Amino acid sequence: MESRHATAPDQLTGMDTEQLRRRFLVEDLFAPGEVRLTYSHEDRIVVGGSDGVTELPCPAELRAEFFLERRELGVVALADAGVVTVDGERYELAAKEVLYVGRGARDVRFDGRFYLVSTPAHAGHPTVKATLDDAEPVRLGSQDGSNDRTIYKYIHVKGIQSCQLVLGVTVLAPGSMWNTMPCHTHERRTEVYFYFDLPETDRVVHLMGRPDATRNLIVAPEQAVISPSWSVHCGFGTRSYAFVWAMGGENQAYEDVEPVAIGDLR
Ligand SMILES: O=C(O)C(=O)C[C@H](O)C(=O)CO
Ligand SMILES: [Zn+2]
Repeated sequence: MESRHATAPDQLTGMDTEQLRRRFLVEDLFAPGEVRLTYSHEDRIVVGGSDGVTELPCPAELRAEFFLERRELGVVALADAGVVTVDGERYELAAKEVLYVGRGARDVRFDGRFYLVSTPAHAGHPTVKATLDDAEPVRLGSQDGSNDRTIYKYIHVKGIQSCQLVLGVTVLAPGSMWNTMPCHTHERRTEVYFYFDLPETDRVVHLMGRPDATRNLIVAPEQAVISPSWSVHCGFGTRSYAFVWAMGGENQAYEDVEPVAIGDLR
């Protein structure tokens, strides 16, 4: 498992492109027959990818008997006909469907292509599968603003119950390129965006950093960006796309954000 240390905002000053990418961009999430994991010290979020027939390992860094001994897990299917088996119980997932796996599950196996997000957990919640319809879609933005998009909230206060993980999928309408604009920070949570559903040759230009000192990361499909609590997180694609957003931290209140006016961005 790769490990990333937490970053203070003043450390961004003077970082070159490679340094920024090494800190905040998670590039190699997938390898055939493997579960690849990256541990961020920002709210101790672990992100990962699973491709093919695999099982969830328990990296030595967790000092645990099994991965979910003190953690919970969100699993997002990236292709149809995925199967996740949790302690012998089989869950079939279509693309963009989600499985929440609660603390205490010992044996988690995958068959398919999945994005994984895990946060520390203090209690066990039931393992639950949800479809796009279960996620109560909310349409936001406009064609005019090139940000017509649908937000599917899966794991949140009024949806699948968890200890701290909050997770959803946002799908941009064809012709819409901007996500999360106007943007925000949320001092009480870390967030990770994982971009997918865009062709291999396309990219998302992701903006991060303090609102008055933004930086950009050029993100390829199926890569993730870690946003510390002080960082904006938004972007525009060279084509429409979808992304998984996932948060961990002090609270689970989706609305608890510091909005940033477009005119205040630098
Ligand atoms: O398109 C959007 O706007 C989002 O999906 C925003 C994320 O849900 C988010 O940043 C939550 O804090
Ligand atoms: Zn956010």
